[in-house]
Amino acid sequence: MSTPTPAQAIPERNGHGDALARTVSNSFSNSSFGTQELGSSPQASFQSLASSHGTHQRPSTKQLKPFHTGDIKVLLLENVNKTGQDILRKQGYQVEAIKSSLPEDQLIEKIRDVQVIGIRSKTQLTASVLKHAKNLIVIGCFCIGTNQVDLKYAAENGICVFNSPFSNSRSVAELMIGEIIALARQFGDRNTELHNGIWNKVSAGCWEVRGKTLGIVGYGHVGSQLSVLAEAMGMKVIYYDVTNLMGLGLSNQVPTLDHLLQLADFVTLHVPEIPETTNMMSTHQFEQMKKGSYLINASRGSVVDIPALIHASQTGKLAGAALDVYPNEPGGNGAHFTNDLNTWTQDLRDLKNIILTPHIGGSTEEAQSAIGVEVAESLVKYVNFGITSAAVNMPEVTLRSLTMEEPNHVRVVYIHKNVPGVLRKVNEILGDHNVDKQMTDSRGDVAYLMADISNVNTSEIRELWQSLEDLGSRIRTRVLY
Ligand SMILES: NC(=O)c1ccc[n+]([C@@H]2O[C@H](COP(=O)([O-])OP(=O)(O)OC[C@H]3O[C@@H](n4cnc5c(N)ncnc54)[C@H](O)[C@@H]3O)[C@@H](O)[C@H]2O)c1
Ligand SMILES: O=C(O)[C@H](O)COP(=O)(O)O
Repeated sequence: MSTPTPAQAIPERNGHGDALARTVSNSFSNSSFGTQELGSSPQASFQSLASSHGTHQRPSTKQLKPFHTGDIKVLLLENVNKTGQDILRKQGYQVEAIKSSLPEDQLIEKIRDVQVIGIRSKTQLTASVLKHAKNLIVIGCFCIGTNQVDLKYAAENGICVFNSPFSNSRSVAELMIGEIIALARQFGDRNTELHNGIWNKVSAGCWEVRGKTLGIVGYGHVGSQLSVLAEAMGMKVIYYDVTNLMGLGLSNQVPTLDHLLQLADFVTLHVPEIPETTNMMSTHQFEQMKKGSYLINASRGSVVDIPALIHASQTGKLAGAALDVYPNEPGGNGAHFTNDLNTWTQDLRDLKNIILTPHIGGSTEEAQSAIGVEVAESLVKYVNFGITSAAVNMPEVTLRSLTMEEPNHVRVVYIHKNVPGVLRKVNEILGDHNVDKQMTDSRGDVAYLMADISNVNTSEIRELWQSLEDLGSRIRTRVLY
């Protein structure tokens, strides 16, 4: 059971403490508890989420503003876009934004204190890091991949995780088109040569892409976008995916990865980092590829066995390759890409017609701006209203937000172990009050309940919170508004 400490109590709300009668506290170990008084200063107590950042479909009635948002501490790493920072700052949260990732010891020090963390693909939020994050309620991955977060540990500890599932897909697909042509025409090498003062005009081994076969591995958001663009350039598209998917345009699914490798002139990888995709491209797979074909990896570094790729390049099996991702990547800009990171780095750098890019597949103004908005809005909806829509590790639960017409309500969020009998006990506690609406759902071992109850006074809220906290099934209790 957790007990709120005075240091964690919120003394007043929104700078209008005189309007506040109810006890408020927030952000203590594995629990959040925020309430507000709805009496003399309605303007202080209500705020439209719409007015705060202007991009949602807005309800016409103003929504109730929950607790003192100024107490929410947010740590943003890896240069999260300004669009996202602005949305979070407009809520009144305390936002610290750092351009790079942090070494693990510094990350642990920082993460102890915050309720919200925003990261991109570099920061590893493992169980051993998250166990120090006693106040953390939510993680925002300002990217597509969520492999860098221990999603299960997070859910089991009441930490909700959000990402942006497709805001950078188009940017990756466009980079792939650029790289397919760059490899076919060897213009990476020609460019380097001329920068070094060497004129080397060649046509041998340089090709048009029209009529060539593109093999896409992983036909999801990125793969399917690429499929459309490649066909527009006159390429024949085949794809391999563990799921049976409808091909866009004239593209066709093939039954196995080996089939794809035997047929394709260009192979691009767009699978997630999961155990099944580790070294998915290794010695056997390179042997299956056509002589003089090309490989592009823009998925995750773990998907390609790089020493096997180096061998395939040195023997001429591959005519070229483009890599955007690596098993170990530097923490920030300016770092050196050397054997200190990966033992084979120098061998890779020495190869001809190998394009190396620093994980820039999703790095466009358009993508980063859209991701900033999408993830920050998910964080605000979760922090302020408990809404988990589009969460990647929790059940998706939503209730419409309370409005000015519904004073003296509280919203109860109860994250609990998914074991028999919990709902009966929770409803025994809530049943003493007027439950206006309620929703519950489970995902694996974790369940999420949200209920709006009306006509509640301060002492009842504390009792309610304490009763829920005392249940053995509790993971986290939050009382909002
Ligand atoms: N380089 C970058 O900057 C960048 C940008 C965006 C995404 N990515 C990476 O690309 C990956 C793909 O992105 P997405 O948005 O297309 O993901 P997605 O989830 O939409 O699609 C992934 C596809 O891979 C398939 N798949 C899963 N396991 C497979 C397997 N073993 N064999 C074949 N297919 C398999 C899935 O069924 C799915 O269709 C992401 O997981 C991320 O790691 C990298
Ligand atoms: O998962 C992703 O979206 C990509 O790998 C891009 O990651 P980044 O935001 O760290 O560039």
